[in-house]
Amino acid sequence: MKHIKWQEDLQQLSQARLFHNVAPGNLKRLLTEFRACALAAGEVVLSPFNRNQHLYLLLAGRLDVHLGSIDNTPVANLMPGECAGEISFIDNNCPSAYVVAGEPSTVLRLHRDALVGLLRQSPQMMQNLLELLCERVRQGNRIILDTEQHANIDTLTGLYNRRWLEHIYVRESTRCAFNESPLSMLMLDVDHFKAYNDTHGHLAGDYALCLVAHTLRSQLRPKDSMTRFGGEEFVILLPELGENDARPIGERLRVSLEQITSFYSPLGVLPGVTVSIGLAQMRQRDSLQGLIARADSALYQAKQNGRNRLHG
Ligand SMILES: Nc1nc2c(ncn2[C@@H]2O[C@H](COP(=O)(O)OP(=O)(O)OP(=O)(O)O)[C@@H](O)[C@H]2O)c(=O)[nH]1
Repeated sequence: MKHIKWQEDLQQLSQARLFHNVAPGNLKRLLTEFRACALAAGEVVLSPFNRNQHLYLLLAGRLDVHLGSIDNTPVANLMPGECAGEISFIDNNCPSAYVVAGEPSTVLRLHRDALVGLLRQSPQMMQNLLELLCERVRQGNRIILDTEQHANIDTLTGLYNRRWLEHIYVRESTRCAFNESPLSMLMLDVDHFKAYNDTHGHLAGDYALCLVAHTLRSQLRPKDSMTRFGGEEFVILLPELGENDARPIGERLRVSLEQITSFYSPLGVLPGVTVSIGLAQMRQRDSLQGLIARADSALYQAKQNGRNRLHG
């Protein structure tokens, strides 16, 4: 972070939330405590591992907020006029998130030593700061709710769910298209599962679904994505494999379940299950829906042909 010379623009600054309704004369005085700094793209401004002493007001560029790890998708992007670091600036603690310059940026930075004096000078700025803090608390609560309600994991099997499939498909299909490599999809459905539930009970059905999930997942490569698509349906994405290479893999998965004629569960020994599989390869600019529709019709054909088989 480099200190730079900066030409004050009171008009622009009065638009920032922190300075809303602060009288121009007062604002000019307050600004003497701020230092302008330039940030390079990717520069870490705040990290949970470093105690923060500053409040940052973004003048130009973009700051990205990451939770947990810098590699996670940002949960928020801060734009000019917005602040960062206000919570840790006030409680003199470590920030709870990473804040990273998403592009070359300019910030105004205020050291916490100046805080008490400044707040005494401008109760309006204190009120603005409190409002910013309230907004951050509400944002945090929304993120918690969002995470709980839309988690990407299926609680029964521990596999990713359909929501994740939508996310991962964008990434994998783009990557494969860019590298001019194929991508295949297997859609699996447990055979006669209604009868299995009716005969052995719904809980037994749940254990059978877990058996399918764990048996198949353990045979896949890390880059393959297996998701629980719906009740007794699963979708597997096989990046970098065309139909001809994906077919023996699907067949191997099918046989591995066929060979488990019974398994241990907390309910005692239960019979195994078989699956029917539909196979489809991504076409140019295939949407997820398009690819699913073709894998689904191949699955329908596998069912028509007698179940416990692969079609496509
Ligand atoms: N135990 C259990 N059963 C589920 C779950 N989700 C869906 N099911 C059941 O899966 C069954 C699916 O039945 P159907 O769609 O008729 O299909 P099927 O009996 O497998 O017949 P085919 O697919 O044609 O072989 C329904 O009875 C659902 O209640 C679940 O999470 N746990």
